[in-house]
Amino acid sequence: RIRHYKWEVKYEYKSPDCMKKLSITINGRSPGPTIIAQQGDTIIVELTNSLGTENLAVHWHGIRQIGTPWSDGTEGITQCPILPGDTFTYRFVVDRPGTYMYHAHYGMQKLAGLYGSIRVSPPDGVSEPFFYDHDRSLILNDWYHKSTYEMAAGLSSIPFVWVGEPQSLLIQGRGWFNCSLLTSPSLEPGVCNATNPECSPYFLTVIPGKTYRLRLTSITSLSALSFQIEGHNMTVVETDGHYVKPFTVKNLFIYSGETYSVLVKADQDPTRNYWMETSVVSRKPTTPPGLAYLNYYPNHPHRQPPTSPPANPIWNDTEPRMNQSLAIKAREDYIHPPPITSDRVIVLLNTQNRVNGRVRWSVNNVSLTLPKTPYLIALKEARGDLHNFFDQNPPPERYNFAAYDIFSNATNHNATTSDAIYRLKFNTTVDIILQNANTMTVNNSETHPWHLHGHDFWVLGYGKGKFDINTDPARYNLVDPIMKNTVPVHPYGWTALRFVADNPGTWAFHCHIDSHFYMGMGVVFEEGIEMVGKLPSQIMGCGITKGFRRL
Ligand SMILES: O=C1O[C@H]([C@@H](O)CO)C(O)=C1O
Repeated sequence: RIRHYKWEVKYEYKSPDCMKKLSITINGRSPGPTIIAQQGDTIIVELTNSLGTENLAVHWHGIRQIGTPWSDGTEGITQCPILPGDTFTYRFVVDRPGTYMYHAHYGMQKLAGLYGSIRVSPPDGVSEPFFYDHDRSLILNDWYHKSTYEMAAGLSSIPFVWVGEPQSLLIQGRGWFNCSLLTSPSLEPGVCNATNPECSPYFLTVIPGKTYRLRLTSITSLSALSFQIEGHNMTVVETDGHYVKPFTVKNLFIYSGETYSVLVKADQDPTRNYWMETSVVSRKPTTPPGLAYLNYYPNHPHRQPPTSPPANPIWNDTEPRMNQSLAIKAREDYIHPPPITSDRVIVLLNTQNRVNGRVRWSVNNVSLTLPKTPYLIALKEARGDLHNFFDQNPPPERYNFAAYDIFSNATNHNATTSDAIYRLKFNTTVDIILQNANTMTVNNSETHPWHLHGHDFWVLGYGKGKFDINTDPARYNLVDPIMKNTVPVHPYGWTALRFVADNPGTWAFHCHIDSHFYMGMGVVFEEGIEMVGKLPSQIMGCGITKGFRRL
């Protein structure tokens, strides 16, 4: 089946947390429409850029784009940006059931509100391995009052201006900012209006006794989150399109770019409503928790629960977060065993550095910049010397690993920027070890959710401290590892992944925190470029392909 959408993307004033802000909407909405499809369907999105003066690209996060690498929507990697006034058609197949998302992938645009859910059901006659009565999607997000431009400009300024913590957390596009905190007399009246219906709490109505599949997606720009529903347990059954060996939690930790399906039974006192709550973990929060109502039918959906919102996990306690990561395994009967050995091991040391006076994030001491001509186009279309398009020296497979002290603040001031990429031999098995370290601040290491485009990977293991290449691989889970597309790297810890380079194209692999990717925290892989079909001319128009699009 073909599912055809026509979306117009533009700026509009919205008040998702009671504070009026220019937001990016799709057909007037943020979050945008949910794509509901069935395995094997073709999705066609005709996307018109009505932003006026701003470029655009949209990524379909978790969809592998097999055979359609040009529809991945990563500006600078798989396409030129969509210019204001232009219409770009994304066309791809959703080839697996599960919970996915879409969001802008141009500069730091995602944090202005261009995001939404994708929900893919199994083919007719195939059932999910768990039971539920109703299926609902909930997107968790953090929200800033500053503009994307102000934030991006600060990050690339000398002196550096950090984006800071978000002003509020949104549940399905709604949050609540305390307007009385605004003291500026210059604000026009009504800019912050606590009674605006746009920021009345989101409610999810449930029928007593029924079981709900909640598809939780985090699309935050910065925050790692905990999510809970007062008085209710949640059984985790799916993540990033893969069935999980069920386990039950009170709080679910969820990182930007991840999705989880949890089963929740409406089995509590039905005469009242309950809090749904999300809070910041991993960074010292100044952002109040985001709140919504679990509304037991037939109570009034706006009736506030009679209790106070429940307490949240302690923000800097990494132990329960590491334990949740370790608990996620593939469900019996749905295990895809990984290859037992790999052909190549790339150890990626993540550090914060200063490069030419600017604060950057580096991977093996190299901070990613994107070329003028997107890699996919350069590799397919460049006649002559590729050196003219991007750095041909391969980025390092390891950086000073034996000697590097991950616990002391980063002193490697000789970091560089580069647009070089890792070229992978087609169909080989690649291991990636993501190693976290101290930032440039003493006694500080952050959580980084890393997202791989074009593939799912097996999560082989997590560890604390420095990865030991002699002993840690022996502890890898090769029996029932989960497959995912986004995975956290915990503070001062490491995460080991394995994937098969079997999808011809060029694929980003990066920290899903907007400002960190903007500051260079990512790498790019290429495999099987010679097998990529003829590129659609609509992805062109920049770099060497200036003017191509009109031909
Ligand atoms: O990239 C970052 O910069 C700041 C801080 O390290 C320097 O101000 C921060 O918290 C980040 O995550």
